[in-house]
Amino acid sequence: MVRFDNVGMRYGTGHEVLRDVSFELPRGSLTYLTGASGAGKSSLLKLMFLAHRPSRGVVELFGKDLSRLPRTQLPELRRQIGVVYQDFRLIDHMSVFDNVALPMRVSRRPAMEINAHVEELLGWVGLADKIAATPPELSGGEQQRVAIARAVIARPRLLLADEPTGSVDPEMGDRLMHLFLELNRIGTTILIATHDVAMMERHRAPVMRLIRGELAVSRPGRAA
Ligand SMILES: Nc1ncnc2c1ncn2[C@@H]1O[C@H](COP(=O)(O)OP(=O)(O)OP(=O)(O)O)[C@@H](O)[C@H]1O
Repeated sequence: MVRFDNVGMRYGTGHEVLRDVSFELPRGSLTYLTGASGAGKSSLLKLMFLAHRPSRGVVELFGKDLSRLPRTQLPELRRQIGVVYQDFRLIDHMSVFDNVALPMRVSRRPAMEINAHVEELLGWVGLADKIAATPPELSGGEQQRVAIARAVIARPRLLLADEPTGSVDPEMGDRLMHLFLELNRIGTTILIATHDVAMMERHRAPVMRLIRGELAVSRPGRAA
């Protein structure tokens, strides 16, 4: 599903922030990515959602080597990836409903299906009463939940989540994890970048650890 082979990455002419990174995420797996602040977690996610190119090595997504992929095929590939950004990246002038509906509208799903799905999901993440609000009217934790709903609504093949429980209390964190586990159960491959040790203990899964841009040996675990 995802394969990195000796990947390096740098910003501009700076030093490499990722070095010799090799790993595979099997189809249908759930994996944590952890490491100290600045270790390179967000940078690694950027390579996976095609926001940045590696300076060396091979990145394969869905069995395709990204360096050989024509640019015209990138949008199609991106549509299969759900992303929860660390800074949410919601569209401020659009309502919560419209933000979450966006991926389904891009895939031209019928309006009735969109309405039903968006309402159900916003209920699940505890935002039924905020459906008409705009992001600037929400707290950080509420914005985070909108970002998660938007990332999962179209059932992506691959979900990349950067600190998805960073702004919510443990109870809501568990609820969001159950959402991820449910999505994982129906086939989505998931990578969650997090510092949340308690969360990783409560919901066990394999852990990849970055130390100053290099991947340490992973600790086996089991999704629960
Ligand atoms: N746009 C950028 N331009 C230049 N350097 C960057 C840029 N973004 C990140 N970096 C550098 O790359 C390194 C890795 O940063 P990254 O954001 O990937 O770490 P992280 O593990 O996600 O950290 P955090 O847990 O704080 O989010 C850091 O040294 C950072 O300063």
